[in-house]
Amino acid sequence: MKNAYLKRVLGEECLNRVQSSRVLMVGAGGLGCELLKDLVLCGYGEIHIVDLDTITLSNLNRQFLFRKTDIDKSKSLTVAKAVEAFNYLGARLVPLHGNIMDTKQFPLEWWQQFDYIYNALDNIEARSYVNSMCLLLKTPFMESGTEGYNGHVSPILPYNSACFDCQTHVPPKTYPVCTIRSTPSLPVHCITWAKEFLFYQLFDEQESSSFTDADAIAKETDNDAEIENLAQEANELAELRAKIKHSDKFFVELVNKIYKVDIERLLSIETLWQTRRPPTPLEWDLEALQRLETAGAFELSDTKVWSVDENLRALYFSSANIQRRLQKEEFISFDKDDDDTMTFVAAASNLRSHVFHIEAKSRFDIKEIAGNIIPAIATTNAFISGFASAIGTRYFQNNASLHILNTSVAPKNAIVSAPIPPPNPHCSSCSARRELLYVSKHDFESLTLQWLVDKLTPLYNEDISIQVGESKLIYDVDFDDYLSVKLSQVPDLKVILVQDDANRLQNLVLYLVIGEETRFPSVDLQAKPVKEDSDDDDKINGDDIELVEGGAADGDSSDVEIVEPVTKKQHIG
Ligand SMILES: Nc1ncnc2c1ncn2[C@@H]1O[C@H](COP(=O)(O)OP(=O)(O)OP(=O)(O)O)[C@@H](O)[C@H]1O
Ligand SMILES: [Zn+2]
Repeated sequence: MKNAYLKRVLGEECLNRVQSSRVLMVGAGGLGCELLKDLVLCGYGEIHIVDLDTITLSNLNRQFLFRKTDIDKSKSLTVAKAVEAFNYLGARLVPLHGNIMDTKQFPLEWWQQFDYIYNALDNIEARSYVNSMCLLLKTPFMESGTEGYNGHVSPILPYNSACFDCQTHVPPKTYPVCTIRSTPSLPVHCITWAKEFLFYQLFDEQESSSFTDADAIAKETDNDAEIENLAQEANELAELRAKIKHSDKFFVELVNKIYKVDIERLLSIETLWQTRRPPTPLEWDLEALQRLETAGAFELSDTKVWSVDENLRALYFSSANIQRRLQKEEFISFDKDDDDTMTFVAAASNLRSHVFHIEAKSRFDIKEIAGNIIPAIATTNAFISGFASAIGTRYFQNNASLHILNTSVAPKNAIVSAPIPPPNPHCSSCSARRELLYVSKHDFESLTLQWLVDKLTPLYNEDISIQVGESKLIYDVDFDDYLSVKLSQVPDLKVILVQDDANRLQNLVLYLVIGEETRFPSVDLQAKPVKEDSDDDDKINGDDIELVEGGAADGDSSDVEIVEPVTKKQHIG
């Protein structure tokens, strides 16, 4: 019997439930490959797999279901095929290539079919989106992630346990604009400049970034000369961008501007250099360019630190490639796995480092910093997906208690488990009331926003505001422009967030479903809890943490360190 062991481990009843379940796995990367293998071997009946990406060479070292011949193929379609080789228990696999946040491809009805959802994602936005759909549909799910040696597994039972948004997410480290644009002192400052300012301004979809934001700059410095200089620098780059497609002088003008003219202008702002070592403009001449042009194709080591000349050559060839590609592509975004964009950023940042007397870095090191990469470790992915599937499958056992788990596979670290924490009363996601709002096709075309406001205001007995999409205000007492607009014409009317101006009652999130008839949900809104000054609700209570197993190599338990629960960072993979 193929499932004899499973039956013994899970019990017959639980196994039956698992076998007749339909689950979703979101993400088929490092964690997803491991997890899908586990889910198939756990006996799940039907597994839907969603991923938006295709396979790259750099995935192959740990995403063991992919082969070299799979490069450029869809991750979800490829994993589904790969696990068929050991799909002894006959799971039905349904791969879907797409962005989980795409409401057209994955509408509400689609989400309703799942008994359980496994996240194997690498970014907060998508995780938070899955969280909000699970809250709406009260679908239990498993949130997990790894970062280097560390990982976490958090089963989430909507409204009964903390949701993904109950904990604050640590945003990625940011640097002051002036440090990046005027006074860098570390390699990471130059890398950030090359990737987030220079590359963005020259090649990406939109020219403006946080590093060109006048308000942000004004908050940081009152040095008028510096403010004016930063504006002039950015304007000149925009001019260069405008002629990029037809200029054969692009490279010369670029290098001359960013490493000479801009630097000379910065030097003229003497106050900047009273306590700092001033930069030295890059001296290079046309002969150097001719040398570059005749040099032809060349190989540069990924792990060796390039000389100034090598950096110039790398910048020359990568920018020429990007210029060529821009004849066909409208814009190019930075991608650490796109050789042209990675080489451009590596060379541009190293040349800036040279000008500011900062240590240069290898392309390999720059890739790690620019891609916000903490090297992914296959063993951690295997550990975490094993725990995620084992703990997630316990959900199908009656009365199974669920634990969150934080672990590290590094020597002398421990696996720490704790009961799932309760919802954070101040969490804006799970403290909100979520409801479906059914509107008939006819009403959608004929009713106006006024109708919705009239329906919603009595629920609060207060002035309300209504937002849609990513915090786009469509109504409040001082903004009634859309009131007479038909619902079908209000932009982004899909997920509707309602709040009272007095902030007394819980927020209401309405998911609009266009159907046969109009049905307004009956809602009784609760008061918002009063926020206390010292708020520890979003921390896991240390008393609850139970040491499950020590990882000390020498067996001496006094050497075991308890690992702090991993805080969620932007790029937990
Ligand atoms: N919104 C989304 N919809 C569907 N899939 C997503 C979404 N966001 C991320 N993913 C997928 O989640 C997976 C996360 O896997 P992983 O952390 O291993 O990332 P990766 O891109 O494969 O590797 P790396 O970032 O290290 O190169 C990726 O395959 C990615 O395409
Ligand atoms: Zn929450």
